[in-house]
Amino acid sequence: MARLTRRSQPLEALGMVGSAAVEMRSLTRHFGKFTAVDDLNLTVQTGEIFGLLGPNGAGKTTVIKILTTLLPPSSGQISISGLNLVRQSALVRRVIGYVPQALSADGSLTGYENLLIFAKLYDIPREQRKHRIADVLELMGLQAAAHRLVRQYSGGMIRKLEIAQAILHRPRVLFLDEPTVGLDPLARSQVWELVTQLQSNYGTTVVLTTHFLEEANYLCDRVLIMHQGQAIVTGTPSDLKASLGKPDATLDDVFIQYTGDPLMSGTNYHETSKLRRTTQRLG
Ligand SMILES: Nc1ncnc2c1ncn2[C@@H]1O[C@H](COP(=O)(O)OP(=O)(O)OP(=O)(O)O)[C@@H](O)[C@H]1O
Repeated sequence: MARLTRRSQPLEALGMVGSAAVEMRSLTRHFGKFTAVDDLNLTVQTGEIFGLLGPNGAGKTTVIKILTTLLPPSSGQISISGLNLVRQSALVRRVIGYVPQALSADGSLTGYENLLIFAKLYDIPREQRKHRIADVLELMGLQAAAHRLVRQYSGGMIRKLEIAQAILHRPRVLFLDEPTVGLDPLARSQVWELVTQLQSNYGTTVVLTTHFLEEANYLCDRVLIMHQGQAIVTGTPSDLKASLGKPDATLDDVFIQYTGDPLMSGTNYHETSKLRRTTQRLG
């Protein structure tokens, strides 16, 4: 009888049915003496769109890098879809998708060629590749541009291609790091629409980082407000606003109330140049 190897195990067999998409207990990450993430506790339920909200430097990217197995935690217990992040990292990588802030598509290749590389990386069987690629191209509305070089794409098209790459293997949990930084308002709302579709049509859990209040408000079922590496408060955007007890409260008011700072303060030289680089890259 053929032995079922980890590789050949169907995706549905991985993890535990009914477990939370993300479970973290006392997650801490130090860089030398500096604590970037400090004793974070969080549960993201399956099917949620969950936002890590905070200013630059709050620790959001560090959390995402840990959850996507790119950076080891200093301490804490974390599971993704019931899989232990540290002990079962190879399996975790099979059930997640990740769109980083940095460019993950090759401009010198066509959209189709980029997707083919990801299909091979994800071990999608050869006979299924064409069909899977056609599916994600259609979902992202990129069919007509599939055979054009990515360097000719607009910023919004590149971001859609990057999301297409990240969902090719039908991940259960999709991590998006600042998905709309550098995009114009039209491209931004298209990305929001796609993320909502992934949730409603495929039940995908989405964990995203953002420092745009409008994005958190529009997209997220729940948010965690982070400040200086710490979890400040978790809730639905409307509950958090209602908790202030004043009509017309905004998420910015919530942020000020809980942290003492406005969300958009603290933009320094490093952050400004990073934002400009992203904007330039995405056209
Ligand atoms: N490899 C590293 N070495 C040292 N310090 C780091 C490293 N990575 C991140 N940090 C620091 O940890 C803190 C949190 O950074 P992180 O990138 O997680 O913040 P963020 O909330 O995602 O902000 P941004 O949107 O700018 O990425 C920052 O002060 C950052 O300088």
